[in-house]
Amino acid sequence: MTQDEVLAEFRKSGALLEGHFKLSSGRHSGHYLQCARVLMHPHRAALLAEALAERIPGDIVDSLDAVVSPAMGGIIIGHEMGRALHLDAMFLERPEGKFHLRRGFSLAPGAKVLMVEDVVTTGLSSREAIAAVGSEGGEVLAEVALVDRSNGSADLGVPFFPLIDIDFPTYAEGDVPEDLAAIPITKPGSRK
Ligand SMILES: O=P(O)(O)OC[C@H]1O[C@H](OP(=O)(O)OP(=O)(O)O)[C@H](O)[C@@H]1O
Ligand SMILES: O=C(O)c1cc(=O)[nH]c(=O)[nH]1
Ligand SMILES: [Mg+2]
Repeated sequence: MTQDEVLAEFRKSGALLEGHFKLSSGRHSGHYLQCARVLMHPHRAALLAEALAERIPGDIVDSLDAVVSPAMGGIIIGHEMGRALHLDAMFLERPEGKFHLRRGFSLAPGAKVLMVEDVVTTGLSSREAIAAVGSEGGEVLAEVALVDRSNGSADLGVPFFPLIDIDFPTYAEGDVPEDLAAIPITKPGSRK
């Protein structure tokens, strides 16, 4: 899929939101990609995962033992990546604030993992999730995401293969433009 074809899927599904959003990192933005709206169609979720799988170099794919994704946003696309790559898909949760595996999920010592995210903005959540896989005994070989909002600047410490890049500005708390600050704020994600 081309960047335009993927963006068309986001537009068609009403996933490209405008308003005033507080992002997971605490930064503000006038734009939000609500990936859950794109992924609510199982057929579309599967197509996007297949397109993502094609981005991953073959030597990495051949080495993978499992797919892991950070809840909530990563769960559906992670599951579809598991289907596309014929691998088990697990997810990390952070009910107490720190990502870890629950629900009986575990990684064999040294298991080679593909990290799957919906969106990367600052890369903070990805880095936390990658560290959590290390604590669980695995090793992340690479990450994929539907969207890279970092302008290519997020350093995840592993090779990163996003499906599309989108350059929507984000602002630090004290640096929000007046017209954006005037719009009531919402925080769509689940980080506390
Ligand atoms: O690169 P970052 O600056 O960390 O931002 C991206 C993260 O933010 C969102 O998750 P969020 O923490 O909002 O929770 P959610 O997955 O439950 O929606 C998104 O799903 C990524 O995990
Ligand atoms: O940075 C985020 O929290 C974020 C941005 C975005 O566009 N979509 C999303 O789900 N999370
Ligand atoms: Mg998330």
